[in-house]
Amino acid sequence: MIKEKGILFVLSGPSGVGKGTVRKELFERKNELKYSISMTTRDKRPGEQEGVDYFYRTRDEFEHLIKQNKLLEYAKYVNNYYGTPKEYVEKMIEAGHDVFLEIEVQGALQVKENFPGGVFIFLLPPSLDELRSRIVNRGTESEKVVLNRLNAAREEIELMDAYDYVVVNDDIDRAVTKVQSIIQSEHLKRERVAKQYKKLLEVAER
Ligand SMILES: Nc1ncnc2c1ncn2[C@@H]1O[C@H](COP(=O)(O)OP(=O)(O)OP(=O)(O)O)[C@@H](O)[C@H]1O
Ligand SMILES: Nc1nc2c(ncn2[C@@H]2O[C@H](COP(=O)(O)O)[C@@H](O)[C@H]2O)c(=O)[nH]1
Repeated sequence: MIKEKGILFVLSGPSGVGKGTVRKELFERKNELKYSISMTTRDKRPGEQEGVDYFYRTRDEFEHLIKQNKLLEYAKYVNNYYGTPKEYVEKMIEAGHDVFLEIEVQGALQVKENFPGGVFIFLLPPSLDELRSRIVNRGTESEKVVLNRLNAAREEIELMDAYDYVVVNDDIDRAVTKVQSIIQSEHLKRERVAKQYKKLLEVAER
């Protein structure tokens, strides 16, 4: 009997599109997903906690982890490093758990190279004006950082064709329900493939 591995789901998209909001709402709803907590060198925002929102590391510590090949992917995003600890993801997938990553676009494309069996979901804003309002109204970034993130967003949106699914985040509830449907349909797809594979093995053994 072959042990079923978990599925890696990657939610990505430009800053301010609502990835964190969609992920939090998804995890409020019943699910079996394991969330991979990222590492970053950026400063903690008010209310954020070590080991809940991120693992906060110095630049030297982060660069040491890169050298030791401890990250599944990493990216320098608007002057800070962000990365996914490799060991947690690999252990969970091997143990049959689905893992959920919420990361920016450069990192998601690296995961796609290293983990082609993953499922890649791009969250798209209804418009660039709406994206700007969301980042500005969130009030967590300086004017300069907002501009840098919006410039990055234009380039990131051009890469959405590399993803398996595109979900427009016009309404949070609707976007989360779409992500849930994607997760469900990927499971059904894999169950179907596993059944077909089992049948083929039975025929081959006759
Ligand atoms: N569908 C939506 N409609 C209106 N506002 C939204 C929607 N989704 C998210 N927001 C708001 O947009 C802002 C940015 O959302 P959020 O922080 O989740 O984005 P993000 O993609 O995780 O950003 P970052 O990549 O910078 O961490 C928040 O203030 C959030 O409340
Ligand atoms: N490539 C990665 N990107 C990540 C990771 N964790 C978070 N992120 C993304 O970075 C930006 C900025 O995040 P913020 O918390 O400073 O607003 C955002 O798009 C996150 O999704 C990661 O491990 N790897």
